Amino acid sequence: MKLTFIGGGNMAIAILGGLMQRGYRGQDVLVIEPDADKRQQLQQDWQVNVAEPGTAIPASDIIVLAVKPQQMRGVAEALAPQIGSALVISIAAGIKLETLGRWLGGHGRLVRVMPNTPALVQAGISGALASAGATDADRRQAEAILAAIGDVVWVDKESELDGITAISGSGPAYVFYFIEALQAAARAQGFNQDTARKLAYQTFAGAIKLAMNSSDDAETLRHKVTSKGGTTERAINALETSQVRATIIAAASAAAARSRELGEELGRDPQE
Ligand SMILES: NC(=O)C1=CN([C@@H]2O[C@H](COP(=O)(O)OP(=O)(O)OC[C@H]3O[C@@H](n4cnc5c(N)ncnc54)[C@H](O)[C@@H]3O)[C@@H](O)[C@H]2O)C=CC1
Ligand SMILES: O=C(O)[C@@H]1CCC=N1
Repeated sequence: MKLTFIGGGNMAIAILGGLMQRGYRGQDVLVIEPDADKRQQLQQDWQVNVAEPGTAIPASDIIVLAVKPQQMRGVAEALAPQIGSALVISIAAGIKLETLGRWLGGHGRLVRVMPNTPALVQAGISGALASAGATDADRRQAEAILAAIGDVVWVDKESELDGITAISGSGPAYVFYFIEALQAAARAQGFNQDTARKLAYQTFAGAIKLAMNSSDDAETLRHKVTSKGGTTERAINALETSQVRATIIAAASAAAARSRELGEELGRDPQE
């Protein structure tokens, strides 16, 4: 399968890294990327083909659009005459299928995907929405790529993809934020940087492994840590007093709203 990535930034690297570890061959991949250092790194790491924007795109089975949402219109309009029979996958936050199809000159075989960076270690989760013009074979091809880098959830509404963006697309950042905070807490207890990191990382890794291997839900597992009148109860009370749970829900809601807003803002026809 010939794959072309337009944009070789953080998310493209995460997807490519996951695919390479699953045995995809660098020689079957082309990455179009303006930054010479990134092109060199991509070539060095995975022996993929690289080229600058403006280079003619060779026949591809799948073209993955991995540029920022704000760059997508220019990229899609330049790509339109060269798509051929490729399936186009966009990973951009917010950009709707209808908008993308318009920018691509009416190309109808599209899948809008929201992946996340744990794709790099094949532990990603992606949301996917196929356009009305995508065939069953297109869905299977998109699924094959996404399954190589983690789990896939198919949805049938753009709004659900905005929700997935807010939960699992942006979600790794929320988790890293919590890890940073736990590390800072360990430092405040007097531990050095190395020990603070070890305590925070292994607590996360251990709790996730326990949760994923347990028939108990997260709330039950939390209660099993929380002794009546003990230390955890005091900490959870502090979290509740500060409305941390409500804040996390509000944060995800803000992310979903931004995804919708990007879709409206960037999808507007300049003539309107
Ligand atoms: N970073 C993340 O966790 C996730 C990002 N996304 C989406 O992935 C897309 C890319 O995001 P990141 O990788 O984080 O951004 P990034 O800035 O790391 O990568 C974008 C790349 O596109 C390149 N680029 C700019 N103009 C170009 C052009 N004309 N042709 C080809 N390449 C060009 C840039 O040099 C850059 O390397 C965005 O649309 C974002 O919404 C989706 C899910 C998660
Ligand atoms: O922050 C962003 O806009 C992108 C989409 C999801 C994760 N990163």
